[in-house]
Amino acid sequence: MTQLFKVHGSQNEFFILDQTELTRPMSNNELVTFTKKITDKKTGLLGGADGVLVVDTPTRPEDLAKMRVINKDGSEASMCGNGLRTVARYVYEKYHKDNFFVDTMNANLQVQKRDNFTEKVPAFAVEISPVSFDPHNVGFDKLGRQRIIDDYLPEIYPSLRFTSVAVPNPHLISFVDKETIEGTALGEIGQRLNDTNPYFYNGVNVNFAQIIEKNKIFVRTFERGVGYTNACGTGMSATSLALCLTHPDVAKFEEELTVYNPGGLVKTIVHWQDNHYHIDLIGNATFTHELELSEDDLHHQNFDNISVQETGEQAAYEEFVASLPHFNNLTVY
Ligand SMILES: N[C@@H](CCC[C@H](N)C(=O)O)C(=O)O
Repeated sequence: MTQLFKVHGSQNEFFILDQTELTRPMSNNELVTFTKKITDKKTGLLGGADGVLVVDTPTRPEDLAKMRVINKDGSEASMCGNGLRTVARYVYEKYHKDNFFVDTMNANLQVQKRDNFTEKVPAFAVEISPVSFDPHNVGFDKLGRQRIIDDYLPEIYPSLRFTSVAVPNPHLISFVDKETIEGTALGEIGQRLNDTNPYFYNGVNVNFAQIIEKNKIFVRTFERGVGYTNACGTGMSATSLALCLTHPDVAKFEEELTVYNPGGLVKTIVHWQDNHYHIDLIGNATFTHELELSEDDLHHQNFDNISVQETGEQAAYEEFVASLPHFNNLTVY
């Protein structure tokens, strides 16, 4: 039998599939079909998800695992911050190690077990890197700009200022007020830049951030390959970096920031070391369901005979979220 796990980080939801446990690993085509089917909100399993996290054999023998990220639409992303925390937990429970490296598409990233947020809300820290402002790495080189840091982009949305950075997946960030974060601009920009467009030709994750007070922000994200999600780990990390660069009165390098989102909160610390930026992303790694199906059914994407067991962790997570302050009228998706 094959196990799957329904998991989330700040209610950014995924299924984890460990390919290393299969006698016949899924092909790339199978992974795409499987992801589209299992994550569908209406016809997928358990209300669907935002993507599938594939645990694979690492390239470097010293890494314990490799994580691949398949977005809901079947596209593959280089990184997923919320997802990496849940994969870190999976690997921690499998190998009983609490500080190790996980291979991803572009980098080997350090992950660590941290103290639980509350009882039954386990937390992990993951490294977000490499960081680049290079137009080619973010995918905006046709915009004719060398960098986008707190700049107006009239082609995209004339009244807002943007920062754009790859961590290493691409992000576009704007600091906005409460009305704008609750409004429709984020969805409009996100849809446009993730459809065929001349500006961000690989698509881009779009983040709007509301500054609450010193060291505290709220971030809402429209994700490439998904749409609105409850949270985006790389998005909150990229936004924390943008905040340190553009609002030094609000946030500083090496200081812990609290980043609220529609699905909960994370902590971030932005570092500038040896001429490189990197970010620590600390947040929950919640396992809501354990699922079991035969390997044949997995290959045929037949979920009719799947067995599903709730872990009981979601109730604890919801209690944790209920204790958090509210800054706007956004609710969980
Ligand atoms: N939700 C993720 C990011 C997933 C990938 C993203 N949609 C992309 O295509 O870059 C996170 O928590 O970082």
